[in-house]
Amino acid sequence: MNPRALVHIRGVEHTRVRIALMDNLPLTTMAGAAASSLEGGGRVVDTYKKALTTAASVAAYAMLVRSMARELLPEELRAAVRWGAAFVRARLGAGDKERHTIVIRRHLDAGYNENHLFEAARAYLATKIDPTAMRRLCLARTRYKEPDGSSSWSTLLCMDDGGSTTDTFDGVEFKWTSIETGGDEGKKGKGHRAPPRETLELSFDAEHTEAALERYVPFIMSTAEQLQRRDRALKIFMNEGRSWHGINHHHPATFDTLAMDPVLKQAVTDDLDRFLKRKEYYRRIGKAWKRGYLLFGPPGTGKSSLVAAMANYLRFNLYDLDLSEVRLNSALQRLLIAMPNKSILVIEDIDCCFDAKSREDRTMPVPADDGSSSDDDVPEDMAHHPGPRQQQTITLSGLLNLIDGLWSTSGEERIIIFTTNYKDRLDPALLRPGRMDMHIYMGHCCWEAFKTLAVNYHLVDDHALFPEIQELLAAVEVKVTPAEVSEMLLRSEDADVALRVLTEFLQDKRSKARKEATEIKIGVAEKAM
Ligand SMILES: Nc1ncnc2c1ncn2[C@@H]1O[C@H](COP(=O)(O)OP(=O)(O)OP(=O)(O)O)[C@@H](O)[C@H]1O
Repeated sequence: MNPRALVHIRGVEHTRVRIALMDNLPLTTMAGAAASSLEGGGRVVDTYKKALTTAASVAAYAMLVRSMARELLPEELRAAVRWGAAFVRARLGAGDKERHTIVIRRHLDAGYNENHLFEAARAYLATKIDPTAMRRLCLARTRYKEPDGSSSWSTLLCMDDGGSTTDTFDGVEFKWTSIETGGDEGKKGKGHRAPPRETLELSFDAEHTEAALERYVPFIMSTAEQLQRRDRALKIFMNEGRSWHGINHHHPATFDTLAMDPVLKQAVTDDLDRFLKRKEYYRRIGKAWKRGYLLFGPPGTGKSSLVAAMANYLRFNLYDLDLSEVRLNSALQRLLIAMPNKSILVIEDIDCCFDAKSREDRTMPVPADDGSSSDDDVPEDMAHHPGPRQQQTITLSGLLNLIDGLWSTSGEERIIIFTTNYKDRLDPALLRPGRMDMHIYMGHCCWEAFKTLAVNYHLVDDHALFPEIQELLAAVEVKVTPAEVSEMLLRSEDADVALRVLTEFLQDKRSKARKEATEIKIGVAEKAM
């Protein structure tokens, strides 16, 4: 066939021509080669045959080895070999990619100013290091400075010079290496040894630079902060004059030990969790990142215990504000400004802070002048006020406005808790929607709350007396606080004895309540006659 004759025929044939031409080409080439040298062509064929034979034998050997391995090697060993091969492939492949490295030095300059990112990275890596997989490790004791100037210590496992570890974040692999350089004699004078320069190197594929800087590094900072909060001793601060004085706070209450309705307990912890996550949300809606809780209920139902449980849960310090100690709005302002982020302001028995008379005009009674204030206390923006007498009052709305106003501009992530035994006595300004975000009723001891206390005090979650106790707690006449139940359970270390004491106490309460009710009925009937 003359190929040229077909080139100009319609589309389909045109395609066929191209295929035909392409098929034709090697044949022509081979034919040409054969014609030019028959001898040379024979050698090519021989080599070709040999190569084919060798390839066939290699393939046969490979299949043989593979089937023998399958028969003889255990699955674990074969998996390890597969993993090793994948690892080598990944390493070889990674070598093709451009890598970037972030160097985090321990000291920012020759003045040995600490680089906080170094400390944060070291604290973070301490949670990632597998001590069983590393031959050499360092143990370090680090001191954290608290916002109030005090310090707390923590012990960390760190990588030694040259040590490395990998961490996967958002599906990206980050490699950390610890490097020490220098530490030469004589740098800081005769006989002194300059400390080595410590650095942590973070390397990753160049394509993940944005993920490293925008997400991974901030994540490390926030995780390190959480770890620091977890390890530090909590404090409770009380106001004295115009400043706060703190002591360690070791209240053992946690949400696990708190006796309250489980649904309500869950709602509170969910609310706290949501609050912590909502930094961006508060910023977007233009509100101060704070949350207010009003705890109310009879004495001994666990309001203070709930405050302590919240502090332990969030790892926030408590600032217990005694309003009777504060003379002026400006002093209150200073106290509020001095509170750091991530802290809880508590004002207990808020109903008592504003007495009956002052509730009418909504002002705090003024304590005797102790000389702790001065004219400096009068803020400039209040200079137009008629006189110092007006200054010397703290109003509830003033307090609330200060909290709202100041906390919008000075700091974030703060909780405010008011407690009261008498919600009905509270100023409506406090109960208005939007003031306190969550109202939590701490009530009398219910069956679920009792079960928590039984586990707390005697590690019992079932007992022969439980059905009777459940029935007694459900009786409308029996109003018992968790504090009373706790006291009964503490009467003996023997669970049987303690539960018997509690049962008798509840029976006694019920009969007294029934007797009182009967007496009232008789009294009413006698009056009616
Ligand atoms: N809900 C509870 N869960 C666990 N323990 C509780 C609870 N309520 C009270 N208790 C026990 O009773 C003690 C007193 O309780 P707490 O001070 O928390 O009550 P309160 O409601 O704050 O009382 P008040 O109104 O008198 O300040 C606590 O130390 C604790 O041992």
